[in-house]
Amino acid sequence: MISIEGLSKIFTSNKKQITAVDDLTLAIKEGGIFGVIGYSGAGKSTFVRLLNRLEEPSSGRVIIDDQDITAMNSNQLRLARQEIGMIFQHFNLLWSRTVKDNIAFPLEIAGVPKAERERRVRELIDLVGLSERENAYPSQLSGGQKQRVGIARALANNPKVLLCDEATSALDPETTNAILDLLVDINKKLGLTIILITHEMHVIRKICRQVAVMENGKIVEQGDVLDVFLRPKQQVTKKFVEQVMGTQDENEGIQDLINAYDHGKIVRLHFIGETANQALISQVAKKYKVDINVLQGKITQTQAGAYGTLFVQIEGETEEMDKAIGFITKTSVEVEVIRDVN
Ligand SMILES: Nc1ncnc2c1ncn2[C@@H]1O[C@H](COP(=O)(O)OP(=O)(O)OP(=O)(O)O)[C@@H](O)[C@H]1O
Repeated sequence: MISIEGLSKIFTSNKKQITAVDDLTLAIKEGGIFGVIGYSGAGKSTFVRLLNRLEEPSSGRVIIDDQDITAMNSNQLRLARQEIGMIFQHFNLLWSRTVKDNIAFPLEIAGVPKAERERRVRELIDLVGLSERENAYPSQLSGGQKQRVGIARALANNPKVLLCDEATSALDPETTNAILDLLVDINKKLGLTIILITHEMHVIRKICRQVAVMENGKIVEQGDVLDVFLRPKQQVTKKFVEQVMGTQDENEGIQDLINAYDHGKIVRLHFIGETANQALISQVAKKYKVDINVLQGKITQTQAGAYGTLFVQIEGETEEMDKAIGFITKTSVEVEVIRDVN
């Protein structure tokens, strides 16, 4: 749905040239939540602002829904922008307007008649969960509520695309989660395509299906979130995965486990994203005469299911233990017996 071809942005400051976005080519599917992650200065903000031409590209093309955004004159662009909503880290609300009037603002600009505007504003206030606060001013709202206003305003004209520029970076972790849940909800209900940029892997893990990693203005790695979690290739990507999973000093840990637990089998279970397997441990314990002792591990949830590693000790008759392991092997959880005492 969104096709980005050879997109570049070069800034000139103090006679020096900075290539913020460097010959970037990318295709983004319709209806998903696409994340772009990178450290400060990687070029994420510039990239997202090029998509609706808040920044003018130095070269390259942006095609959204078969429309060449980069070839449009200012009138065409004004109309096209109604189809591309945007939310910001610092909300960018109008401080002299109430919640209701902030949300009505883009409708006024689009020339929507008053009665229709009021109906739409009520609908949006319900959608983002601000029913009690419609007459409040931004200064009377919490950060999360301000971002809800930002989201409602961005959705006012029924855009096909929602751009999120570090939309949760100014919020505490709990509020971040609530806003991310709202974005997932909106994506499902309205089917619009969401592109978000962030420097937090937690945000990607929680709501994105696809991710691109940016460094020095380029995309250095991209793919399904789960694949990137499982097999990060670039150093920068590995660091982002560690934000969520911690460092992998596994080998040292395994030897400690083998030394400490001298009965039964010690098994490594690698969960790779099937939600259907989340009750695996209890299923196995019910089905076979084995005891399962969880020793260590870390599982995290992604939009494609659970991902992570769990070390367990399985005890019981040899035949039952083998059957239990045989059962796990048939699921999508990868099994590796790392110590077999029998
Ligand atoms: N208007 C501008 N003029 C000159 N240089 C700019 C301008 N905007 C961005 N840059 C430079 O372009 C590079 C990319 O900046 P950008 O803000 O896109 O990165 P970012 O990944 O979004 O980082 P951050 O999260 O810190 O904003 C940086 O080196 C930045 O200094």
